[in-house]
Amino acid sequence: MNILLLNGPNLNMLGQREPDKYGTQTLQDIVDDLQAQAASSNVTLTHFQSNAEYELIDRVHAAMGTVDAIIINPAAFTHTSVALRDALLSVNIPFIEVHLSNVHAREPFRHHSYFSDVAAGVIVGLGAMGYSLALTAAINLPKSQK
Ligand SMILES: O=C(O)[C@@H]1C=C(O)[C@@H](O)[C@H](O)C1
Repeated sequence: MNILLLNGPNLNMLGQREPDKYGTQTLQDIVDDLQAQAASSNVTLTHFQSNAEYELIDRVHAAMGTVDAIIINPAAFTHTSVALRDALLSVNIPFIEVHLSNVHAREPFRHHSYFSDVAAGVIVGLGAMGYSLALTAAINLPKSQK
C-alpha cells in the first residue's frame, strides 16, 4: 500500500513556529515517527512539503494511479485554495485532512475549509497525534471510500 503525506506552507517551520498552537516537534520529527509507523504496517509512506501551491497541485496529479490514499495538511491553503481542492478531486484518490491545531477554536477565517466536505475524514486539534491517527485511518479506509 502506498500513502502520500502532503504538508502545505509554513509547516517546514514547525518546532519554532507558534509552539503554543503547533507544538515543539519539527516536521522531520513528525515524519520520522510516521515512517516508523508505516514500516510497522508494511506501508510505503512518501512525504512532500511545499510552500508553493502549484508544487502541491503537481504532486497530487503525479499521485494518480500510484497512491492508495493521501494524508494532507493544506495549512493556510485550507482556507483559500480551490485549485488544490480541484486537484484532489481530479485524481480520485481518497484523502484525509489533518490540522495540528483546532482551527474551529481560532480566528473565524480558519473555520472554513475548501477540503473537508470532500475528504474521507478530517482530524483537527490533536497535534502530531492527528497525523498518526490519519495514517491508521488511511490504511484502514473501507473499499467504498477508496
Ligand atoms: O493547524 C494546522 O495544522 C493548520 C496549519 C496552518 O499553517 C494554518 O494556516 C491553518 O489554519 C491550520
